[in-house]
Amino acid sequence: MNTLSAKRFDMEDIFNSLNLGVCVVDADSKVLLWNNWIAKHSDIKETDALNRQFENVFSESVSPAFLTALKNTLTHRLPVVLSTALHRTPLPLYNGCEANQQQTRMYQSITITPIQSQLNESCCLIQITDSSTSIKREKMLRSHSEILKKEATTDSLTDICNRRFFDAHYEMAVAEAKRQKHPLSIFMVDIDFFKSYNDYYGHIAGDNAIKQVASALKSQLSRATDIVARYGGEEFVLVMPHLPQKVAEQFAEKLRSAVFNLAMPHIKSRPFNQITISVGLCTGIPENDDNLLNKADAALYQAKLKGRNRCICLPLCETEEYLEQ
Ligand SMILES: Nc1nc2c(ncn2[C@@H]2O[C@H](COP(=O)(O)OP(=O)(O)OP(=O)(O)O)[C@@H](O)[C@H]2O)c(=O)[nH]1
Repeated sequence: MNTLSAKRFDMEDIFNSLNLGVCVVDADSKVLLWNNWIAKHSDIKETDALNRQFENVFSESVSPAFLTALKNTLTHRLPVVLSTALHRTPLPLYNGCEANQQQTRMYQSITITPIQSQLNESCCLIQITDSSTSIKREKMLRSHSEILKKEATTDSLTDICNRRFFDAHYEMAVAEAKRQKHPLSIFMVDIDFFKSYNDYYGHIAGDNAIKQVASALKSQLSRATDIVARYGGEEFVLVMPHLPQKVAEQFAEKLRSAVFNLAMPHIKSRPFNQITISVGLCTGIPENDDNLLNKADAALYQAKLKGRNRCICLPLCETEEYLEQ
């Protein structure tokens, strides 16, 4: 440092005005320097800290990781930076030590550096900064990004997965089923005569019906690998790996009856006078160019043609003639 400039300032004043904790300990870890910042955040005056062993200054215990780092620096003369991810609050320092403020333990970033005194003693400089704000900001950013991620993959009306999520998930599920040679079942679900429902009951009631159907479908799922997504307006799709064909067919029927059992009036839907769904299912072990989604959609079309409120299953290995029946 330029001596002339240094002489213009009272170094002790600067030391005590720093917005970080500064402490120097000797080779026996006895405190030689203790600035105002640490005094303020530990509520321990300089006079009560000086000449005492660092770990005995505090009424609460100091983290073992800190003490090991200090010992290592004193012994091996190597600087240490304590990881803030692993050691968030090594020292009992608090924000809000002032009267009427609620005390919260401060998140700290700590570096320990070997230094030499003018009397040639081996000492350690401990520097502490308050990382509470950056950790809080990091937590906030993480939770914002989780909210954004959820919003980007969730359908806002029904709170089930959206089309974007389905598209990505479907690709992965098919690739996985091909690789592992296990069956994959795709269920396409469509609410019957929904245009007339909207026309008769109104769009808000229509939205509510879509929500209830989505929730009935979702309530049938129990495995983490199964998903239900809103595919389009009143159309849904379910992706379920590992189901034998018979079980997949029974599950399609379970979906149909779950919605039927809601018993939601729909006087324009004949002959049941209530909301029903049609289900198209395609199941099998996909190979090469097999397109389960197209076949599930073709099965749904057949279910509509055959009178609605029913499930049609097209196994993946069926021939094209079967589709045209
Ligand atoms: N309320 C509401 N209606 C929607 C929404 N998305 C799509 N729809 C309506 O759903 C109806 C779908 O009608 P169609 O595709 O003609 O089919 P449908 O009347 O259900 O007849 P089938 O499928 O053959 O039984 C249309 O009237 C759309 O406006 C939505 O988010 N909310």
